[in-house]
Amino acid sequence: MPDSIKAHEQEHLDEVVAKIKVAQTESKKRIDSAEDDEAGIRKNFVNDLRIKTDSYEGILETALSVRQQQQMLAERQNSWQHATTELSTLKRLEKKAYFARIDFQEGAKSKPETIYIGLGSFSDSPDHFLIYDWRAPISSIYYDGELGDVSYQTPDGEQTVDVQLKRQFQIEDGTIITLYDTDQTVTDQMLLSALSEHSDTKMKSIVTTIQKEQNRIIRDTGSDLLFVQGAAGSGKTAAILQRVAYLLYRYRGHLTAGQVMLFSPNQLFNDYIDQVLPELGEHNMVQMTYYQYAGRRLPKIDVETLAQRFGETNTPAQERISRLKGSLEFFDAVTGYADHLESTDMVFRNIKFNGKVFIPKEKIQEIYYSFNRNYHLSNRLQATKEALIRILNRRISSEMKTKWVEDTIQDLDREHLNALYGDEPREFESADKEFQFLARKVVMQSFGPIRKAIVRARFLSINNQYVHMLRDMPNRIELQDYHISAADWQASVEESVAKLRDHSMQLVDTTPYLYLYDKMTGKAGERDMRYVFLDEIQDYNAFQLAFLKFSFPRARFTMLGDLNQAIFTKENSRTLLQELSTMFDPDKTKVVQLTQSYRSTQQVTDFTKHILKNGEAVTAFDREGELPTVTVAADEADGLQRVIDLVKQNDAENETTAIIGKDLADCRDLTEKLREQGVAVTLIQSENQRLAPGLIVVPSFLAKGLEFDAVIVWQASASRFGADDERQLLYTICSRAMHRLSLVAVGEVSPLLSDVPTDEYEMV
Ligand SMILES: Nc1ncnc2c1ncn2[C@@H]1O[C@H](COP(=O)(O)OP(=O)(O)OP(=O)(O)O)[C@@H](O)[C@H]1O
Repeated sequence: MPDSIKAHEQEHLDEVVAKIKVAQTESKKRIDSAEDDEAGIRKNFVNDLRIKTDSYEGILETALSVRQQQQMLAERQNSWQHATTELSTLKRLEKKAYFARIDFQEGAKSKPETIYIGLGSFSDSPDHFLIYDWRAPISSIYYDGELGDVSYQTPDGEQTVDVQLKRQFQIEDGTIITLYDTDQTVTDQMLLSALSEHSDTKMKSIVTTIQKEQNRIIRDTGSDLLFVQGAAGSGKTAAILQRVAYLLYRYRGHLTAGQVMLFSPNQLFNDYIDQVLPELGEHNMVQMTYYQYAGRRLPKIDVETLAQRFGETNTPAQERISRLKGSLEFFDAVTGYADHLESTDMVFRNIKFNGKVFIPKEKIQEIYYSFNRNYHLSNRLQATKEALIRILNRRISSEMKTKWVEDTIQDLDREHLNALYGDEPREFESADKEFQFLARKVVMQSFGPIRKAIVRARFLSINNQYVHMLRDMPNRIELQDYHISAADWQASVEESVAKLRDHSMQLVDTTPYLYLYDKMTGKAGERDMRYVFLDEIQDYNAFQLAFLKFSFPRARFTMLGDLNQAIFTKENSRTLLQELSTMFDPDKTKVVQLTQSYRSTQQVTDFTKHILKNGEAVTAFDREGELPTVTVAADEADGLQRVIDLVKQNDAENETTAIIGKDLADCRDLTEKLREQGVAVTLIQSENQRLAPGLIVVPSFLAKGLEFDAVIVWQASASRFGADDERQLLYTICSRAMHRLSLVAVGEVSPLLSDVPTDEYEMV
């Protein structure tokens, strides 16, 4: 590239930056004036108020005046907020105004145009854009096409333009470091330099190097279900985060970050990605793990944790039962069971008062089933509550005559009496009237908990109902189809009952339990949520997905996963896909496959993909690195020493290292021994812990979605990874490495490595 072009571009950049600075000054002025105005309004709030309380009109006028002042304050705050956001965008643009330039022509007759693309848009007059936001419709041609005719979507339909130049920039602090012209989508050169950076405890945005396939995910607006199958490190997570930023831009004014929800695999992952959207000038969406989502709704029950689930050793019969409970057929069966409660079998509890039955369950049942047949569960419940409140109100008068009320009133001290009188006038026609007044108050107060119990539907019994449903299931499902015997089912029901008594629950029961509860109480889901993202979909079961669809009835779903990394569901994840396809309208379902892995070097990707037997396609990105190493240590002490040597070597070369062990026990043991040897290390034990800089030890099931410069697999031995169904787990662990992968086995090395060609790793 001739120097004259660079000089010319630098000149253009300088002009743009100068205008950005002018705009910054303007925007600061607006912030100051909004602040002054606001302070002024607050100061004069009382002076400017017209307080008149002597007549109804006067009170109304005062209220209006307060309202006007509040409105003025809100307007100033709005304009303050707007100017502050604008200023922070301008500050970002000042340093790195744009990263690409496109020259194109809309038709043979129209004038050629030049646009620059950056992290936000910037114009010096209403229609004169100096920088286009990367999410603007026209910016799509930067990611999508090569030179020549390229189409892009606009709100009015498809447009085609003839692209004549694509230029990419690397700009730092207002200076162009490099620039290249390209005829490719996004040059390998730029991507390579982005990927060669070191890992961080925070993920970064990929806006300047989004790939064509990723762009399809980011800009999809038509699908109810967007399903992405992507190899490890193919940028699924990166793509959805930019997708959220895109949607917030595209639907600005109609969509807020609070209407977008991401279900992520663990809390560490939430921590890892929480800077990407703020970096793009957007608020973070709602982020939760499924466990948190379910657990939040069951505060009195200990829901099984990830570590417990991972450590579960189930008998084959329990496995089959878990498979059934996670299926779509089970979801349909629960729906059917809930529907039949409209006519029979709802379980009720007595409403009690002072330890005695106040409204017996038989009475409640009679009321509940007395309504017209076309009453569904929700209006049936509502009508029952109303009827029970009426009974309660009628009982007030009779209760007022009871002895305990009289005794209570006689024993009242001054303080309690005052509280009962409240602000009401204390003049009564007679002592009897006064007694009536107090008696009513006393009774209503003591009936408070009953009222609450009615309103909160405590007369229903979700635990008993759930157990009743489990017992009824053999009438609704052919257990033989799942190779489950009646005795096995019976045993599993007893196990669930025992757990419920103990206030605990397996994860596999949680969702059917919540679903049944929602059906019983007529909950219709959160209608406000518009986009729901599920990462690591292979670890969900079909029941959970159907439940989420039910819980967010107006949301569009984006589901991302990698069947190769199904560490919990293993082979079942394939049936999940089939079940998923029946849940959404096929015309509104889009499937995108990402096969290129960006995270790791070619050597690491090639090695890891050979661990899989019939894995989904994975293509390595052409980035050179060293071969993975496999170390076989004679005993644990020797293995520990090898690990320490590897850590030292990584430290010397500034590679952040994660040591990944199979389970928590192995990780604890290793951490202790490393500390005894003076190695500083953080052990990650639970999904709620924070990611720390420096050396970490993390169990496999918490490493999902994360990445590190260097990974040391601890105990890549036959004793830990012996069975064929551990392949996906070993693959998931190894694919966390960006540049360097070292496996340390004690004793015999895992047989799962036997298919890896010997020239793809080094024995050391
Ligand atoms: N277009 C891109 N430009 C630059 N970096 C990219 C791009 N796509 C992905 N990456 C980088 O590749 C790495 C892997 O991406 P990401 O974590 O999104 O993959 P993933 O598919 O979610 O992986 P996994 O399923 O293994 O968790 C990240 O460091 C990400 O920043």
